[in-house]
Amino acid sequence: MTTPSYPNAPDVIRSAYAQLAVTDLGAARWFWVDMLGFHVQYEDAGSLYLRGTDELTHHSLVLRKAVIAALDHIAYRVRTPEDVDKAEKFFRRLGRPVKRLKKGDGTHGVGDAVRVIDPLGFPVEFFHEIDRAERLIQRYDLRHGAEIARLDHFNICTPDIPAAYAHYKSLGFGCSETIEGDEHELYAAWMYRKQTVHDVAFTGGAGPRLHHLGVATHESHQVLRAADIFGSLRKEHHIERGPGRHGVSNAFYLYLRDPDGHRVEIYTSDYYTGDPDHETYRWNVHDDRRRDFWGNAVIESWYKEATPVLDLDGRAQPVSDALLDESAVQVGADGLG
Ligand SMILES: O=S(=O)(O)c1ccc(O)c(O)c1
Ligand SMILES: [Ca+2]
Ligand SMILES: [Fe+2]
Repeated sequence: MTTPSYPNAPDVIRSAYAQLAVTDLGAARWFWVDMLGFHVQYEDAGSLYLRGTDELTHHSLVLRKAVIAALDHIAYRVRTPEDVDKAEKFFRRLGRPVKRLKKGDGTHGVGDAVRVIDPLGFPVEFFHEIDRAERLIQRYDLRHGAEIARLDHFNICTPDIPAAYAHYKSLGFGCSETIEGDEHELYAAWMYRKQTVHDVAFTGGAGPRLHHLGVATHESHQVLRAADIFGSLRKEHHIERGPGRHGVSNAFYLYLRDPDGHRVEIYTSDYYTGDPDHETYRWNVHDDRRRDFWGNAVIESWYKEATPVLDLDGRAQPVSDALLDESAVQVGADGLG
């Protein structure tokens, strides 16, 4: 193991789970379990704990019944229990709000953890200990709906992309791809710890808000089948953007909105980024293949709508407007601005 270039940063392994507040748990169960194919690992009166077919830890998505739809927190798994301590020190040193949660105080199935409001205003948890779950990888009999395999990434709306890039760089994240202006002003970035295109990506916009959760399937036919099933059930209004092929990441994608408007991307077939000298691939904001490789338009709602985030006391956080607005950049296919 090479010596980490960010010695004070916790050793983040991957984007691990998100906790969403939803207003109707039954409707959310229909969307995330029946339609997307998540498995219910645990449920209680007010919450559902879900995981994809490939996932061996307790959950990658928690849905909590609440009065308003919001993001409770995103969570990264760190390599050792000591990295939870390092995360606490890292954010205390930044003067950020920090809450230490002993096993049993926080999310069911998760052990000792620390929750912070990061410099971008997001509620973020760092944990190591999480309960194991039964291996479902070859339980083809239990696969259903879009057959989601695993959580792949978080996409966050934030007004200052360079600040977001700097923060995640200081946490030891690599940068796989960017969208830049003619003077290299940064419009968007994709950053990773696991050896794929991203664990987190930044969409320029009023923030802090959650733009979407990216969940992975193994095959593009599962992405297409999901779109067909929504169509068959006359639930096509849940389809927001796609199916299509991304320029950035090269993934095949479909964006959906859940009953509360939370955005989820079904995503498959990006690429390996694990070599130490992996280079960032840079797109120009005027290249209308960047977001859809076939040049199909990015609709307005995709740029403008996102989920509010809560603070550590469960209050919705105020947002500030974007410094750069990609949707205002007149690009042929988008036809926006
Ligand atoms: O639309 S983009 O090609 O920029 C894109 C690439 C990867 C993603 O996960 C995403 O949400 C969006
Ligand atoms: Ca639609
Ligand atoms: Fe995404």
